[in-house]
Amino acid sequence: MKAALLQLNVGDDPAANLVQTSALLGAAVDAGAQFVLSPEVTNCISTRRDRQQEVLQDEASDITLAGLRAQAAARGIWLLIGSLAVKTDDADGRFANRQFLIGPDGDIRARYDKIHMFDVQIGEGETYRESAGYRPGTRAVVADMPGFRLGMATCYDMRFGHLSRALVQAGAQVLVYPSAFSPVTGAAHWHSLLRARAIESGAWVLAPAQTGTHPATSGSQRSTYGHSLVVDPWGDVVVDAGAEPGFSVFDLDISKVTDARRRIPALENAREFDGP
Ligand SMILES: O=C(O)CNC(=O)[C@H](CS)NC(=O)CCC(=O)C(=O)O
Repeated sequence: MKAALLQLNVGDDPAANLVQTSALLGAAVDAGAQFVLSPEVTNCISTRRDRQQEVLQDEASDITLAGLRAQAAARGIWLLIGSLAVKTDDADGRFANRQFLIGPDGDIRARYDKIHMFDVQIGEGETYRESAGYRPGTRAVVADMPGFRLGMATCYDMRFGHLSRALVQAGAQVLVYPSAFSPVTGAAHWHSLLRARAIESGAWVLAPAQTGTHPATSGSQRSTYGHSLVVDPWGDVVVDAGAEPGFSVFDLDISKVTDARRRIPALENAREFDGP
């Protein structure tokens, strides 16, 4: 199956972001992609909670979800929306950071709410507290596509190897990590973490990413690392999209999962143990 990662530079205006995403999606499909993946928070990046409250909706009214579902149906493709920030019934008014798998009929086939919240102090004044704005998910999700099973995880989730292990033990052959990674931690950890997840799992790792300095009509601008990555089940980097927005088409060959797991049967060799 031919697949494509979209690398986006979204701002805090969902309508403008949808125009950007739609154009790249169309170009990727024209280039032959039957499965397209977009990054974390495809609908909006903002450092301001009040701006998010103003421009974002719940799932039923989200313009990005409606627009992209219609395009998936019109073009007959599978679409993984890396995530949307959507309003929930959370008592504290927090959003969900929710992935959607859309089928070629435009129907929602699976949803996943990001489990691990990026609550960190990287240093030099750079602090993130994702759990202030987002309600974490509590359930790991796999979903079936034609010929393979997808394991869904988002961005910071890639640092928690027991989540990817649970997904591959549930049959996942393709792990997705749509992201909006910080530039500092991206330079330090991005490639190593994603290659490790692919190698220890014998699985494809697909990580569409946000990139660059994100335009903001209000509040401070945020920057992300880019470098959307495809790692094959042996750990080789097949796509590194660099810093510019765009799309990258690649061949998602599931037989490579079987090959990698035959050479290193780590899933079969795994053992239960006592202690420490
Ligand atoms: O804030 C939003 O609107 C959406 N959420 C994100 O962009 C999240 C939390 S700030 N980003 C990450 O998890 C980056 C993780 C990362 O950079 C690392 O693990 O090093």
